Amino acid sequence: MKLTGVELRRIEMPLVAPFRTSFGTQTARDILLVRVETDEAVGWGECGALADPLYSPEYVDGAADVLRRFFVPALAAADHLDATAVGRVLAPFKGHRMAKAALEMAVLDAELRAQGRPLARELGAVRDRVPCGVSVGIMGSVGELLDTVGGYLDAGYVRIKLKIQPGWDVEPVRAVRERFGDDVLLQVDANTAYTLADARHLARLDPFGLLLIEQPLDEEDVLGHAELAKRLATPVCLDESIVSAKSAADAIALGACQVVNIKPGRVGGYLEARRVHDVCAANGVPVWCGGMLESGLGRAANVALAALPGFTLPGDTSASDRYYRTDIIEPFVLSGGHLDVPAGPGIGVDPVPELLAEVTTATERVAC
Ligand SMILES: CSCC[C@@H](NC(=O)CCC(=O)O)C(=O)O
Ligand SMILES: [Mg+2]
Repeated sequence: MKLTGVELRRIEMPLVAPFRTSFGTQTARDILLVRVETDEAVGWGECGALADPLYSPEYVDGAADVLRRFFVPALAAADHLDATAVGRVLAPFKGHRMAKAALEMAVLDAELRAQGRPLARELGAVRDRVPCGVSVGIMGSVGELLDTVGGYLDAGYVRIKLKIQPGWDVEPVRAVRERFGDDVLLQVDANTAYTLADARHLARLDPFGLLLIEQPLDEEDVLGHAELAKRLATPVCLDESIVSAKSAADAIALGACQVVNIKPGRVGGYLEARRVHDVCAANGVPVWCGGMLESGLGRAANVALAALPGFTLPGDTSASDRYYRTDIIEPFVLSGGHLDVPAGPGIGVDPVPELLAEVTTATERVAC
């Protein structure tokens, strides 16, 4: 393939309700899309970076800048273009994994569309539908939380994840258990809000039979997670700490995690996400697919990834309407607690032009 053009597009997607985590509250998503044009096909990528560098060091304006000034020109100068070339060409640049992932996703989508191959098959999917969990934000009251959780369970979600932070952890978990019983698959996500000094407090979650506690400590505190894991009965899952297959192998070897949340953007792309999956599978560590409130484009690729054999836990691959009144693609609709894996070439979905236009706030072509 030859790169003939790249478009960076920003879309503003209002959320159906505020989504509060330990690091802030989202009311809309400012998403960067990458559209790659080649001599054989067009491909779409989505960057998971948030507007502010609060989940990770990346933020959407920075991702657009590094793509515009460094990544797209480097790729345009390459003498061979395919998805594996993207990682190789961008390797000299440090960090910016979500920006790299968006460009790789677009090239991978174009390459697979040209070949007529679905992404799921390319990655090694073994399922044609995946069970879906849902991430529930911090709420103003336990009553509001219980109403929200009840609504998601009625909708068919097979797993509930509660965002927690100091002052909002044991009580909401206890309330959900008391209201909905011990059989509901339940986990929590702290987004690095605790320290090892909170170990005794976090052990108060152990009686509730949680699937896991996600990223309780700072993303760089791998040894702290290993020490915490010794003091908790609840399995420790890492998210922000896992930025590559190598970091996953190291964290597992140190006993820092018993479960891994795989987010393709956080690790630099879907090809690296498969390598993280493979490392975890080789170590008997279950994985699940995390989310960054993606539009239907990123959601489609995540659902394909979630169909790989090692994804044995429901992911944050919720239906489109969990976050958006209107998606930019034909929406993903939950059926029996599952989403169907797209079967078309590439990511298997396309933006609906008029819906995309409605949410577009900026487009720019990057010289190739
Ligand atoms: C705005 S919070 C994004 C990161 C967060 N993501 C979720 O909680 C799931 C979001 C989703 O369902 O896409 C996580 O740390 O796992
Ligand atoms: Mg998380």
